[in-house]
Amino acid sequence: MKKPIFIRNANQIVTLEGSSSKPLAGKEMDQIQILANGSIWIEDGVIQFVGSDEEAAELYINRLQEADIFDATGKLVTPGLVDPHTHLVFAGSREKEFGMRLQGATYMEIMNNGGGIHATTSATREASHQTLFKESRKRLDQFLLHGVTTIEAKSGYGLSLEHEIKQLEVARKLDEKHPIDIISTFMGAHAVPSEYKKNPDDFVDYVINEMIPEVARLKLAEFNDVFCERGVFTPEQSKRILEAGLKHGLTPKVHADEIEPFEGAELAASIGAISAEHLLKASDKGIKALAEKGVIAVLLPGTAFFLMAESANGRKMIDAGVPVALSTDCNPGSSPTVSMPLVMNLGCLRMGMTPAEVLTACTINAAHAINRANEIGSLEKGKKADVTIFDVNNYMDLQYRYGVNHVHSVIKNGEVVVNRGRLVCNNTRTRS
Ligand SMILES: N=CN[C@@H](CCC(=O)O)C(=O)O
Ligand SMILES: [Zn+2]
Repeated sequence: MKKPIFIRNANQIVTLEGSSSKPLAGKEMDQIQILANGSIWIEDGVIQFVGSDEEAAELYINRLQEADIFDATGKLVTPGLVDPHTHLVFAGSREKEFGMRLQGATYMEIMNNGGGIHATTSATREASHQTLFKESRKRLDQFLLHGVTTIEAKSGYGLSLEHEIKQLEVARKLDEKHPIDIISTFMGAHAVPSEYKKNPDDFVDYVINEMIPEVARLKLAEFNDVFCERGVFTPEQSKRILEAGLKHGLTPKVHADEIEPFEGAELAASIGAISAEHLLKASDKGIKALAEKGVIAVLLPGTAFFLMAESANGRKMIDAGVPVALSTDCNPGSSPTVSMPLVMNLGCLRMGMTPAEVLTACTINAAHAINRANEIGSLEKGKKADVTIFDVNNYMDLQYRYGVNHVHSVIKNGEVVVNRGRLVCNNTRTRS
């Protein structure tokens, strides 16, 4: 039995309560509930109470001795952060390409010349399960230190059945061994591998007829994502792949309108995707379609920053009624970061979002984007005890002191896994 944890007297608790059934959209994203001098009682991995410290002390008066008491005076408490778009499992790194981009080469030029996703695919194909596990586990530890308690992880650096399965199996093993929960997305349609360069439609058929059925049979993923972009997969090819996934129970997601407007948002809306991701170049028509269908826009301001591109217009999307979530897009090419706090800062500074909107986007809306809002993303009775404690006074301060990791502690599933900025997972499984 885990000891109860009693978080006491936080200066602010941002609860995000009451939004588990539907993502927050429009003005709702800015209207976050804030509890002053609040406390949380956690037991059996679950939140039992969120409210005033006086009420908590009265309610649990006979049990204070048995609890681990956490004094959160002067601190900010939020739901554990949720990152709904990562490419966690990969081998190698691409800092040389970073240097090339600094000299003026573009992301797509590098990819079309055999680098980019292709370079990471070669490295990932060559890597063993063990190497991929170890390299990805390091990143997971860093995510945890930045306050993240659940992430989505996409495959897409295997691009053959064997290697896509290898990536997804590694993600599954990491989910079992590491405190962070991992929700898997199949992304066999991340790029057309070089062996299919001359016949991309044959690769689409291979994804549809061989990869999707097998990934679904092995229950290795819940979602199916496609890089719908000029020079990668057309909207028609993307639609076929997403429809095939739906037949096998995989919920669609779309990498949409990242480099050029390509009707990716429109496709996401028409196919009933849970989310459209990137959207730097989404058209007004596409944004309207997302709002009408309630498709979540997963925006990645770290990617725009790192690619030296203009960010997606988060402000415009929220004003149009689109539910917005934020994510790192952690990957070796366009966003090698694990920092949701930095992504939040960029959401404010580069996408015109308010500090309250970015908190909504990194918690409950992010949980909706991976179909987990019934169990995580807000602090309320009955939800999983995933909590992040920041060493700042209030939620505005968190965005104001930008570029710094203010995470003090993290509680995952009712256990302290980060304390005073250090990993304290009591299993050695998270250490390399
Ligand atoms: N844009 C496509 N996929 C990834 C990047 C993958 C890579 O460059 O390795 C993204 O979401 O940014
Ligand atoms: Zn991505």
